Amino acid sequence: MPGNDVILVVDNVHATYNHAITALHGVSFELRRGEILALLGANGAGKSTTLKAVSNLLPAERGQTNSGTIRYEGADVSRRKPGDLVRAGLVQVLEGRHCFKSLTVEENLISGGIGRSGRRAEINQDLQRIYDFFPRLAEKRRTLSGLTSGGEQQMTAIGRALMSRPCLLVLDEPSMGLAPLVVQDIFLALKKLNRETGLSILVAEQNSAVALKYADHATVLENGVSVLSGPAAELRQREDVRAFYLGQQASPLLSLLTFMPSPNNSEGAMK
Ligand SMILES: Nc1ncnc2c1ncn2[C@@H]1O[C@H](COP(=O)(O)OP(=O)(O)OP(=O)(O)O)[C@@H](O)[C@H]1O
Repeated sequence: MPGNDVILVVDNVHATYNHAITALHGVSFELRRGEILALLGANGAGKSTTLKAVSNLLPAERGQTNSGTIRYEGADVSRRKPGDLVRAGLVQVLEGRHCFKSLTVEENLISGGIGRSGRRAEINQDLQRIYDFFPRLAEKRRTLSGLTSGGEQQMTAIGRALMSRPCLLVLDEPSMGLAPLVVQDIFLALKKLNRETGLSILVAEQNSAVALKYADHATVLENGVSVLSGPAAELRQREDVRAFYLGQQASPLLSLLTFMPSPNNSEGAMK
């Protein structure tokens, strides 16, 4: 049995859609409390499916976990409704930065706190905390979300999730379609949140360079199977990871260029 320091256990999970399409066939990893774990892999590797299984959202997409177990705080997630998991502190930001475009940034944030009980003073306190982590949202608090940038919408989606006061924040591809500097801002804020509040974070990313820079541990998925897990710092150094997931050949010359900034990508290393 994993100890109390493990908040999430994913053990040999197999999943299908429509009882026909196999999306996962053997995904395992553990997330320790207070850590950031990055789930890496190419398009279609099974990252989103894994995250949806964690939040028990697969049935909503005619999907299902066929075998294996996922335990959040020791409890089997398949026995709990997604809303109950949110109330228990497991909150997911789905891919695609979903915001209510016709509401202001602040109204979007407040909507994230609706499910929980809380007095106005508490809500204001939580809003202030979110503005401290994402100062750009404070500047745009009265702007309609539909008129804010992609990065600000992603920050709003994360901020709205934070209004539920999560213990485990699950993020699906927060970097998608955003400029490298904005991606940096978002990951820096996530790291700060993690360090200062102890929030555990599970983040699926195709942008392996950024994810490995900020995560404590990482798991690599290939065709629905977890093929590699370890400390992010160690994975960053592995030639095979550098070659296949950081977009570099395993040549000594290119290895030297790993984290040098380039004009198109402030990380230097492309995904
Ligand atoms: N709603 C769905 N119905 C049927 N098949 C699906 C559905 N969602 C995903 N799949 C399939 O499951 C497999 C895993 O997809 P998934 O979206 O989990 O991968 P991913 O690693 O998140 O990729 P991406 O980065 O492109 O989102 C793929 O073969 C995909 O086509």
